[in-house]
Amino acid sequence: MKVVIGSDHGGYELKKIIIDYLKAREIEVVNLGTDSSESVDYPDYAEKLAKEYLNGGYDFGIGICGTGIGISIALNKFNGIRAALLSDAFSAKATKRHNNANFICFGGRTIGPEVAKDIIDAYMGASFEGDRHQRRLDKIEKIEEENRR
Ligand SMILES: O=C(CO)[C@H](O)[C@H](O)[C@H](O)COP(=O)(O)O
Repeated sequence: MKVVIGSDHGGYELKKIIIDYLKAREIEVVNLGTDSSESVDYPDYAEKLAKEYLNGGYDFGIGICGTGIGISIALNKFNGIRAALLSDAFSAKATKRHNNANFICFGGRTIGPEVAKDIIDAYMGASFEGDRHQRRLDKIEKIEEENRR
C-alpha cells in the first residue's frame, strides 16, 4: 500500500505522528511537506498532493491543515479528487463505502492523534460498495465535466 501525505504548518505535528503510524504498519508513505511549523499556505500543499496523486500509483492521500477545512476545499477543486474531512470512524467507513473518497483530511488543531489513527484504520478497513453509490459518483463526474473552465 502506498499513501501520499501533506500538510500546512497547522497540520505538521499531527502529520509526523500519522507518518510514523503508517510506516509502522509497513505502508509506503510519500511526504510532500511542509516539514516545519513555519507558516505556509495550505492551497500550495493541496495542489502538490492532488497532482502527485493523480499521476497514479497511490492507494489514497492524506491532507492536514489546522482544521482540515482549507486543505479539503482546495483538494476538491481537482477533477477526480474526492476529499473527505473526517473527525469520526463512522464517517471514515462511510466515505470509503459510499463516496470512494481518495483523500482523507484532518484538522491538526481539532482532533487528537489517537482519534486520527482510529479514523485511518476505519477508512482502510472499508471497501467501496459500488451499485447506487457508483451512480452518484458518476453524477459528480458529470458535474465536473460540465463545469470545466
Ligand atoms: O485553512 C485552514 C482553515 O480552513 C487551516 O486550518 C489553516 O491551517 C489555517 O487557516 C492556518 O492559520 P494560521 O493562523 O495562518 O496558522
